[in-house]
Amino acid sequence: MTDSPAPAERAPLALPRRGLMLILSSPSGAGKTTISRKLLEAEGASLTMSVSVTTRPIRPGEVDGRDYHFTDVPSFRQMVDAGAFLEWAEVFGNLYGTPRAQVSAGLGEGQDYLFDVDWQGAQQLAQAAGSDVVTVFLLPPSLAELESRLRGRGTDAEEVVRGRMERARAEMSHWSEYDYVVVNDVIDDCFAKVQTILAAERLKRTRQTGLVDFTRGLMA
Ligand SMILES: Nc1ncnc2c1ncn2[C@@H]1O[C@H](COP(=O)(O)OP(=O)(O)OP(=O)(O)O)[C@@H](O)[C@H]1O
Ligand SMILES: Nc1nc2c(ncn2[C@@H]2O[C@H](COP(=O)(O)O)[C@@H](O)[C@H]2O)c(=O)[nH]1
Repeated sequence: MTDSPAPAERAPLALPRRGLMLILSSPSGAGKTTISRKLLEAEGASLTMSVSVTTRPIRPGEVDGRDYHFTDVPSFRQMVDAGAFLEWAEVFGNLYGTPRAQVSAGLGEGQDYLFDVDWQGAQQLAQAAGSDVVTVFLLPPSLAELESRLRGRGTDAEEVVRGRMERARAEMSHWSEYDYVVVNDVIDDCFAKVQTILAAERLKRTRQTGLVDFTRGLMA
């Protein structure tokens, strides 16, 4: 006879691990925001969205502090000078930056972070945070579908949509710099693939900081 509880009654064993920084990039309109929202809903508190600061005008339906921290150019420049950003870049004529404060403390405690940034942001974050960073590039199934998604979103003026389509090829030319590339054709398929990437990356031996003590105990 044993006193150990049956597996169904036991809390699952969770070894300590280091958090990671999951970065999603794509041409504008390919679906980063859509996939991010689904991931955040599915993962709950274990995944925190990094909310960027931007000088771009707020879109209908967006909420200041949830979608972005909206600001003006002088305030953004002051934040740059104060070293407030992990990375920042000009994208489509507006300034975007990733606040430093949100991320640093949590990684050591196993908190994961999600970033929706362009290729410049992905490069800078990879340089700053090395192996904590996991990069995923989303491709649209076709350029026609990309344009239809940008128009269908109904949030941008015609000239903005045209500008973003003109930039799409340049954005996509960076696909080979990413760890993973996923075509966002059917939303649920794409979401499942990105969630699988997150699950596998969490299990990477080098992130599982509790393994040394655990295996030592097993082998004692
Ligand atoms: N797989 C899909 N099939 C059909 N429509 C999609 C799919 N993924 C996203 N969409 C739609 O396409 C539009 C653009 O998506 P989304 O805003 O997520 O793109 P984005 O990459 O975040 O764009 P941006 O870089 O401009 O912020 C939205 O209206 C969204 O509902
Ligand atoms: N380098 C960074 N790029 C960012 C950041 N936040 C968003 N972005 C990218 O900007 C474009 C346009 O976004 P939109 O919301 O105005 O359509 C898109 O590619 C985002 O990924 C950031 O902090 N740094």
